[in-house]
Amino acid sequence: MTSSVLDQNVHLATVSGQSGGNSAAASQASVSAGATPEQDNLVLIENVSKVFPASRSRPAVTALENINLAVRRGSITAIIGRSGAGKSTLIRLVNGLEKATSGRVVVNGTDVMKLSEVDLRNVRRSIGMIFQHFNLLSSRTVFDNVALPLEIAGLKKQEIAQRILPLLELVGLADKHDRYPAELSGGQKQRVGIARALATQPMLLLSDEATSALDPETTQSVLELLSRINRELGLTILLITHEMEVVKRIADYVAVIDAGRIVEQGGTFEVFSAPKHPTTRKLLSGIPGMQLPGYVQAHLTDKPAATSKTVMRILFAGPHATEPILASLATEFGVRPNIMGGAVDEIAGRPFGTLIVSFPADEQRLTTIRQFLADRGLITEILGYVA
Ligand SMILES: Nc1ncnc2c1ncn2[C@@H]1O[C@H](COP(=O)(O)OP(=O)(O)OP(=O)(O)O)[C@@H](O)[C@H]1O
Repeated sequence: MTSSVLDQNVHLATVSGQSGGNSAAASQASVSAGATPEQDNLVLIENVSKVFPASRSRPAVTALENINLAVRRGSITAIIGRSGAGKSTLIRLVNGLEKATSGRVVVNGTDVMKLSEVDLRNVRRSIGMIFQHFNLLSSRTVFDNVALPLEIAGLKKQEIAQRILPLLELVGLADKHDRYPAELSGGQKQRVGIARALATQPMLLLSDEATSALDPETTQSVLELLSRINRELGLTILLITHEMEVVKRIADYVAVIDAGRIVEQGGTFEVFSAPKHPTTRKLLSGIPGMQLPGYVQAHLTDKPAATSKTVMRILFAGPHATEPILASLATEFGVRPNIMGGAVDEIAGRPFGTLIVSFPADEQRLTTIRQFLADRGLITEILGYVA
């Protein structure tokens, strides 16, 4: 980053409340034609594997296998996966806390695996991190917690104060500067964590389950803050989480990791609106409209019988979300579908709806109907058959 985060923070404070638009779009716009992958992406993980060697008490563990992941500059990118999938190991490779067994981990054009301990420390200083349990020092005030990384970096008292006051303004804690962590709510503690992570003016913010310990309302306000920091400071954020709501609300891109491998990745909207891999589907089963209602599930079969009805999920995305599609099916095909479930939602800021319908149709007719819907930009999926 050429201008300092502090300068940008001051700017942020003055323009507070102004919307900056879609960060992914901004990131795309800033990517020049013909740019190298290193210029486009702040983090590049190429063919990375990580094996924890065997010890006397346990065999070797392959935590990551042939991972390829690019984190676009200015984006919010999320890594999701079940417990033990390898998320923490992956994020620890980025700040050099773990070394890959093979492959390349490039941060801002530098292969961190090739750095000396001293150079690695400098790279780490350019990466902020926030944690699930905040990791604040209980004996230090809010101000002194945020000041800690700057004290370690050897800044003078006055410089530290000049940097921290706008940061506390930014996270909405200026009036709490002399409070101790025990006097703060969970959300306020995480705001201190965010201010501390930003103190060294990082180019990348790593977030390790930062909202997992917070209630939904507080989660929402912390996510809004992260989103604003991303949008208005242009700070790239790489987060790991098991909370799909978090990804849905703020991530531009998502990678799904399962047993040490990335099984699906892409734009959040694309992956969440039409998940392909069984692991992604399972992770997303709590998202409205993704799961079949219990009464449908109980009667669903894989193969059609003579009188059975086809159960189909229709995904409505973007401009097609508001089309009167059921009326079209009736007029075009004489089909009057039963509605068995559905939901309207927003993913990465874009409207998205699902409708589960059933209707009688032979294979040929079904193909025609699906083509009709596909021509209108709708994605269909046959879930099974009911009597
Ligand atoms: N230092 C280590 N030594 C040996 N095995 C390890 C070590 N760290 C992680 N592992 C193993 O690597 C695999 C991936 O662990 P990791 O912590 O990255 O998963 P995770 O997706 O972050 O899980 P969680 O969501 O539960 O934190 C697991 O099988 C874990 O037991």
